[in-house]
Order: sequence, then C-alpha cells, then structure tokens
Amino acid sequence: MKQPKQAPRAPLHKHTSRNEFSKFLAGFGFAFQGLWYAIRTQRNVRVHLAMAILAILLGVFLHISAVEFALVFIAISGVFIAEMMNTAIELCVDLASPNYHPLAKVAKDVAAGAVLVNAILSIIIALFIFGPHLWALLFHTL
Ligand SMILES: Nc1ncnc2c1ncn2[C@@H]1O[C@H](COP(=O)(O)OP(=O)(O)OP(=O)(O)O)[C@@H](O)[C@H]1O
Repeated sequence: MKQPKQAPRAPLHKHTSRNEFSKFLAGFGFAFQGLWYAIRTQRNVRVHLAMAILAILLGVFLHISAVEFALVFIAISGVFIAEMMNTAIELCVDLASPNYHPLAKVAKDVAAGAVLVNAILSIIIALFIFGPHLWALLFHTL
C-alpha cells in the first residue's frame, strides 16, 4: 500500500536554535526592565549610580591604575547587586506578607543589612584606592 505523502519536516534544530536565541534576547530585555525598575523606583540605587559615576571620574582624574579601576568596578557592581537583591526581596516580602509579620521584618532587615555591609566594604575599598592618590596630590604637589 502506498504511504500517505508527508509534508517535509521543518529543520527542527534551526527552528529550535532561533527560539532559543529569541528567548535569550528576551531574557536580556527582562533583565534591563528590572534594572530600569530599580533605577526608577529606588532612591538608593540612584544615589549609588551618582556615586559610581563620581568614583569613575575621580579615578580618571587621579590616573589610578588598571587594577585599581578593576577594584573600583568590583565595588560598584557589588553595591548595585546588593541593592537590587534587596529590592527584589522587599517586593517578594510585600507580596507574601502585606501585613506586619515578624519574619517579614527579619527578611527585610537582613536584606538591608547586606546592602549596609557592601556599602561599608565599598567605602573601605575607596579609602585604600583613592586615599594614597589624594594624599600625594594634596601634600606632594603643593
Ligand atoms: N510586612 C512587614 N512586616 C514586618 N515589618 C516590616 C514589614 N514591612 C516592612 N517592615 C519593617 O520596616 C522596615 C522598612 O521597610 P520598607 O519596606 O519600607 O523598606 P525600606 O528599606 O524603607 O524600603 P525602600 O528601599 O523602598 O525605601 C523593614 O526593614 C522592616 O523592619
């Protein structure tokens, strides 16, 4: 008996890889939406952004080394990551517990503590990197 003619199959691997690629691009889009949400709604994130720009400009002005710049960028990204995780945790807690709950309080306080630890660490890194350069600028060139 003659087999019914089947429609030629679409090359599955190509189709799948295109889907995977558009998912990959969409993932970037969602990540940027999250970043924009944090910048738009969180005053602390905007303060960190201003501090980050200042630190980079100061680094350029003081001619800090590539390794010192790398440390500055690590500190900057650390603060942003902590602040954005804090925002995500706050939103999850508000969703799960809109009313007062001792565990909700602890979750938010711990997340805020993580931001504080990171901010203190960044100040220490800034002192170690910019301190000697500023010292040299102030007391050796006057
Ligand atoms: N649902 C809750 N139950 C118990 N305590 C809460 C709750 N929501 C907030 N708190 C307490 O209030 C504090 C401030 O909470 P809030 O959500 O206003 O955070 P925030 O740091 O002021 O937020 P933002 O970064 O948006 O200004 C928390 O650290 C926590 O101690």
